[in-house]
Amino acid sequence: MPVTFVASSQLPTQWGTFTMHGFLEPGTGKEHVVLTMGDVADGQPVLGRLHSECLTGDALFSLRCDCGFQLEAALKAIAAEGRGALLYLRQEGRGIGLMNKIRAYHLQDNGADTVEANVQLGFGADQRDYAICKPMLDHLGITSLKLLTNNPRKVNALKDIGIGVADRLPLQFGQNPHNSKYLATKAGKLGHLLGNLHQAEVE
Ligand SMILES: Nc1nc2c(ncn2[C@@H]2O[C@H](COP(=O)(O)OP(=O)(O)OP(=O)(O)O)[C@@H](O)[C@H]2O)c(=O)[nH]1
Ligand SMILES: [Zn+2]
Repeated sequence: MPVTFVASSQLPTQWGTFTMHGFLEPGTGKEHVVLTMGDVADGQPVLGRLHSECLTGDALFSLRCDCGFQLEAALKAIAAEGRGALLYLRQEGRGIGLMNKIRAYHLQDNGADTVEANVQLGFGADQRDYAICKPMLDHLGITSLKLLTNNPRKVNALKDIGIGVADRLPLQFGQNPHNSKYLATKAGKLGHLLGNLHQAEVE
């Protein structure tokens, strides 16, 4: 899957200053972003996160999911370690896009769970493809990750594209009454490893 590196710049945040790398996927026009901190090209496993875009959670403070809380926790964890990479992947709605995610939310408002809603709309439960990560990681010199995720499919997908996964670090944040069914469905139908849903496992 071709991806073109465009430019890098500094990105100061409340947790520290990251370097922001922009990548363009010419086939789709999607613009992906990677935030790095420290030397990630030294061959040692890099604390990393593959974060799938969620406009509602990441930017609009939604409590329907856990995405915004995970995004903040991952950036904090990378800043605390002083080294790491967060790939912000434009895979809104597990790959179905924002408008279809809103359609899915409408079905969920009427009782469907997150998987049933996707299926009712004619989509797979999860349409994400992580092959897009390979050229970005190659560009950055990252060969192995300590991956912040509860999703074992991300671990397998990285291994499939030749990226080592030295460790999987749980990232459980943001449980609330509005996302309890969503989290239960992730654990029950999508294979996410969600142990104690109340426990924050990354300091
Ligand atoms: N189709 C659909 N997508 C959703 C829904 N809720 C969140 N998403 C999208 O799901 C993606 C995040 O995936 P999750 O299943 O929450 O988590 P994950 O990325 O698989 O796993 P973690 O690495 O543990 O966060 C984002 O792209 C969200 O926009 C929903 O109800 N329907
Ligand atoms: Zn979300």
